[in-house]
Amino acid sequence: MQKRVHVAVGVIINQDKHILLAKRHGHLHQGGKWEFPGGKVEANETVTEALIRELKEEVNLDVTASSPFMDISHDYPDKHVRLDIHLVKDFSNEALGLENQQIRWVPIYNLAEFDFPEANKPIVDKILAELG
Ligand SMILES: Nc1nc2c([nH]c(=O)n2[C@@H]2O[C@H](COP(=O)(O)OP(=O)(O)OP(=O)(O)O)[C@@H](O)[C@H]2O)c(=O)[nH]1
Ligand SMILES: [Mg+2]
Repeated sequence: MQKRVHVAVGVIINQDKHILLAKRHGHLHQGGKWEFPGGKVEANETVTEALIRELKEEVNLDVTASSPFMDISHDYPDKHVRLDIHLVKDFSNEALGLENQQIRWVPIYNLAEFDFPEANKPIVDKILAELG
């Protein structure tokens, strides 16, 4: 059976309406692509707990509130992912690439220029339609 992963993903938006992107390291699954920060939900945690933990570990942000944005299931040739995407408007601290990954705050109208994993297309479309 294919590997299945449940992932907590943050669409993090600041007061300038810029969205935080991080570049996946080349050796990872979907390496070299830009992503919304996040990571796997562990067995003993809720999606919200995973989101808070991952955004601290990866980009140094302290999330104070989030709301469900969309849920995507996608089959890659080697992996099935379920992306549990949350909108994050309330956070503190400065964004840093704590895993030595590149990070960028990107204006919504520039999002379409970035190369994302295939599963992300509907996320970008929904951001452009609803937050742009
Ligand atoms: N974080 C994140 N993962 C995504 C996105 N789109 C997408 O297809 N994925 C896929 O979802 C999975 C997320 O796993 P991850 O590598 O971020 O997990 P993690 O942070 O827990 O990493 P680790 O297992 O190396 O500790 C990967 O297979 C990745 O390719 C996205 O926008 N953000
Ligand atoms: Mg991750």
